Amino acid sequence: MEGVDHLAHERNKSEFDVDAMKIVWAGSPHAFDVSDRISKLVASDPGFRKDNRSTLSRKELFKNTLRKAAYAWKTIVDLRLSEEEAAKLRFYVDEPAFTDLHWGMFIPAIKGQGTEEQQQKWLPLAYKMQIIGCYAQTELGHGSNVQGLETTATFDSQTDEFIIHSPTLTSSKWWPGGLGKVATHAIAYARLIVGGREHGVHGFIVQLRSLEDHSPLLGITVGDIGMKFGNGAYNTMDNGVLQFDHVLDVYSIAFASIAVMLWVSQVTCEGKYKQSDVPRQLVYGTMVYVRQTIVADASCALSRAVCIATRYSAVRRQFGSQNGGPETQVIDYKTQQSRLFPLLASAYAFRFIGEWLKWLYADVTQRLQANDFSTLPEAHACTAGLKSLTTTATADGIEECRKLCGGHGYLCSSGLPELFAVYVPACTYEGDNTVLLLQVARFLMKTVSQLGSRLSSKKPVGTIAYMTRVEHLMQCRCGVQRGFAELSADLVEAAVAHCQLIVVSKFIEKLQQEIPGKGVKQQLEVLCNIYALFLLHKHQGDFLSTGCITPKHAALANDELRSLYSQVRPNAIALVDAFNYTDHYLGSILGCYDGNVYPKLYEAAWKDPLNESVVPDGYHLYIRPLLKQEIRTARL
Ligand SMILES: CC/C=C\C/C=C\C/C=C\C/C=C\C/C=C\C/C=C\CC/C=C/C(=O)SCCNC(=O)CCNC(=O)[C@H](O)C(C)(C)COP(=O)(O)OP(=O)(O)OC[C@H]1O[C@@H](n2cnc3c(N)ncnc32)[C@H](O)[C@@H]1OP(=O)(O)O
Ligand SMILES: Cc1cc2nc3c(=O)[nH]c(=O)nc-3n(C[C@H](O)[C@H](O)[C@H](O)COP(=O)(O)OP(=O)(O)OC[C@H]3O[C@@H](n4cnc5c(N)ncnc54)[C@H](O)[C@@H]3O)c2cc1C
Repeated sequence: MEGVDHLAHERNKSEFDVDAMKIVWAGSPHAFDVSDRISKLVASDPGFRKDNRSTLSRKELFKNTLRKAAYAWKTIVDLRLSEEEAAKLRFYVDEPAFTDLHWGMFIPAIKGQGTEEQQQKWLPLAYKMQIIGCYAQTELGHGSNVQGLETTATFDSQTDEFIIHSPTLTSSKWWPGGLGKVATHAIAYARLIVGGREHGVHGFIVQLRSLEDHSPLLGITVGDIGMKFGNGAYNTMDNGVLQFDHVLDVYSIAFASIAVMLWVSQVTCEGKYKQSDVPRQLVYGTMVYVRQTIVADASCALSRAVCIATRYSAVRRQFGSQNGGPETQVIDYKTQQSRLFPLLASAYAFRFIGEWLKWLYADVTQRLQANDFSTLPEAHACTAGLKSLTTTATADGIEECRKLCGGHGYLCSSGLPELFAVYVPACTYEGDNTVLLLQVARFLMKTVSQLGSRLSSKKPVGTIAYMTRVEHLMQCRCGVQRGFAELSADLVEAAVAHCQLIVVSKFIEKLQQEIPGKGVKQQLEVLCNIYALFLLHKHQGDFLSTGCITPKHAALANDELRSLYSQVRPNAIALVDAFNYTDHYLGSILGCYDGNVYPKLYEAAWKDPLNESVVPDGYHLYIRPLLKQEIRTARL
C-alpha cells in the first residue's frame, strides 16, 4: 500500500544514529544540507523527469537532454544558486550531458593551465555559458598515447597566427564529450610547431562554431560519432568527431598566449617558443584533476547500486517458509551477504579515499604554485591508480548488484542496467585503467627501494600485511632480470596491491578521527574490517606467499568475515539510508525507500509503449498469417 514503509522493521533494527552517518557520508553538516536541499529540489520538479529515457529515440533523447540542461541553467540563474549548489544540481539531474565536460574539464583546464590573461578572457564567458567548451584531446588513432597525437598547431610568424590542422584521418579528434553538436569552443591538444621546430603536445583554445547561428566555422568539420553502449545511458551525450582544415586560430600574436593554453610555455611576440622550467607533464594537469573527481564519483555510483540491491534484498523473500510462515529474506542468506556487504564496505571506503585524494590534489596544486614539484610523481601515481582501482571495482560492483536482484535487476525500471551502461566507460575515459596502472607500476619500480622504510614506520597492524604484500610482489618482480614490458602484467598486480593498501590505510586513518553519533564509528570499523578482510581473503595467495599470514590466519580471517557480516546485517538498510538518495535520483523501483516493490513493478509494466494496445502492432501483417497457415503444415 502507498504510504506504508515496508522496510520499517529493518530500519527499527539499526544500532546507530543514521542522521549522524548522513553527515559523515556527505562530509560535513553544510555539505549534507546542500545535498539534501538540492536533491529534493530536483526530485520535486517535473522538468527533471527521467523515467521515460529508455523509450526515446536517440534524437528525442538528445533534444530532451538539451532541454534539461537549459532548464537546469535557468533554475541555477533564477534561484541564484552558488557554484557548489549548481554542481550538486547537475549531479542530481543525473544525465550525462555536454555540461559535464564544460564544467568538468573545459573550465578546470583554463583555471589549471591558463595564464592570468587567458583566465581573464575565457573564464567570465565560460561561467556565464556564453561559450560552451569541450576537451578535445583524444583522436581516432590515439587516446592513451598522448605523445602520439597528430593534430598540428603551426605558428605563422608572417601573420602572427596559429594554424591548427588535422594532417591525417587518424588525427581527427574523436570521442570528446559535447563536441558533436553543442560545443562552440574546444581546448584542442596539438603538436606545437614554431619556426619549423616541434615542441610537443600543447592545449589550444579554438572556436568551433559561430556564436550567431552555431554553424561550424571555416575549416571545421564536426559531428557526432554515433550510438554508444546501451539504450539511453551515455547516448544523451554528443561525443564528437572534429577535423581541422588549416584553421586559423584567429588570435593575433598579441593574443598568441591566449591560444597556447599553458602557463608552462609561451610563444613570444617575436614568435619564439619559451618553455618554462617546469615538468612538461603539467600539460596533463586537467586529467589529474578529473581522475580525482572520478574517484569521488565511483563512491556515488557504487553506493547507488548497493542501495538498490540492499533494499531489494531485504524485500525479496525466496524459499525457507516454515509451517506456512513467510519465506526467508534473501538478505539473510550468507551467500547474498558475502556478495553484497563487501560492496557496501567498498562504497564507504571509496568515499573516504575520495576525500583524501581531494586533499592530496589541493596540496599538490598549492605546491605547484610555489614551484614545488616534489609531490607531483606521487600525486600522479595516486590519482591514476585510485581512478583505475575504484572504477574497475565500481563497474564490477554495479553488475554484481544487478545479479543480486535476480531477474528484476535486468528490468530498466530497476535502474541498474542504465547505471551500468552510463558508468562503465569510467574504466576507459580519463585514462584506460591498465595504462594507468602501468604508470603506478613505473612509479613503484622507481621507489621500490623506499618501500622497506615504510615497514619500519609506526603503522597500524592492519596495514603491515598489506605493505608486506606490495613489497613482496615488487621484489618478486624486480628481483628477476627481465624488462618492464616482459613483467608488466605482474607489475600491474603489484600496482593494484599498492592502491588497495592506500585505500585500507586511509580508511583506518579516517577511524582515528573524531566521528560523532551513537554507534557511527563502530559501524565504520565493521565496514573497514570487512573491506580489509574481504581483500585479504580474495588475494590470500599473495598474503600467504609473503609469509606474514599463515593458512590458519587466513581461515580465521574468513571466520571473522562471516561474523562481521552478521554484525552488519541488522544495520544494512540504515547504512544505505545514510546515502540519503531520493527515489528520483535512484531511479529504481527495486530500491524505492518504502520497499513497496511489487505493486510498483506491476504498474510500471503497463506504462510500456508496447502495452498501448492489447493486440500488438504487426499482428495482422505477420502473426495472423503465421497462425492461419494451411492445417497440413501445422501437423509437421
Ligand atoms: C547514471 C549516471 C548518470 C550520469 C553521470 C554523469 C556523468 C558520468 C559519470 C561520472 C562523471 C565523472 C566526473 C565528472 C566530470 C567529467 C568526467 C566525465 C566524463 C569524462 C570525459 C572523459 C575525458 C577524457 O577521457 S580526456 C582524455 C583522457 N586521456 C588520457 O587519460 C590519456 C592517458 N594517457 C596519459 O595520461 C599519458 O599518455 C601517459 C600514459 C601518462 C604517458 O604519458 P607520457 O608518454 O607523456 O609519459 P611517460 O609515460 O613517458 O612518463 C614520463 C614521465 O612523466 C610522468 N607523468 C606522466 N603523466 C603524468 C601526469 N599526469 N602528472 C605528472 N607526471 C606524469 C611519468 O610518471 C614519468 O615520470 P618519470 O620519467 O619520472 O618516470
Ligand atoms: C564515454 C567516453 C567519453 C570520452 N570523453 C572524452 C573527452 O571528453 N575528451 C577526450 O579527449 N577523450 C575522451 N574519451 C577518450 C578516452 O580518453 C580514451 O578512449 C581513453 O583514454 C583510452 O584511450 P584509447 O581509446 O586510445 O585506448 P587504447 O590505448 O587504444 O586501449 C586499447 C587497449 O590497449 C591497451 N594498451 C594501450 N596502451 C598500452 C600499453 N602501453 N601497454 C599495455 N596495454 C596498452 C589498453 O589497456 C586497452 O586494453 C572518452 C572515451 C569514452 C569511452
